[in-house]
Amino acid sequence: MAEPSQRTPDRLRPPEGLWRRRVASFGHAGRGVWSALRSEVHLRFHALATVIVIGLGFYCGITRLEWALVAISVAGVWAAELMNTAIEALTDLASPAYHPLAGKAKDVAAGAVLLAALGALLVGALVFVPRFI
Ligand SMILES: Nc1ncnc2c1ncn2[C@@H]1O[C@H](COP(=O)(O)OP(=O)(O)OP(=O)(O)O)[C@@H](O)[C@H]1O
Repeated sequence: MAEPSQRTPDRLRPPEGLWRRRVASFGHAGRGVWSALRSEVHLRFHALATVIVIGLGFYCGITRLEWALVAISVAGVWAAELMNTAIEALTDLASPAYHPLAGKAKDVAAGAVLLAALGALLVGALVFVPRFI
């Protein structure tokens, strides 16, 4: 039998029933986004950028296809930043001391965020710049 400290806390134990488990999964995911938002300055910057882009979209009256491109780009940046945060946390847990592989994991995760952000910047430029010139 597991030591008390190793047992799953009650609030994390999966509830009975398929639907209850699905709803609980949404709760865990929401808690993850919220906790990352509180700890990561970059994510708060993305939140602000997302609000500005949505406002610009309405202001410029962009088309449905453009909304789809903007939505994919914004979601891509959020997903990459959340994965980066998760990898940073796991890396700090697994290797608090310096290790080249820990550095590589963090650098590669940061690279994913950079690529997603560059893609979003390109989409934003292609969609919005022509409307202002
Ligand atoms: N345990 C480690 N071993 C080796 N290199 C590390 C380690 N921790 C961090 N690094 C190096 O330092 C860089 C910065 O790491 P850090 O944890 O400060 O993330 P960050 O880029 O500041 O991210 P954020 O600002 O989102 O917290 C990493 O990209 C990596 O190159």
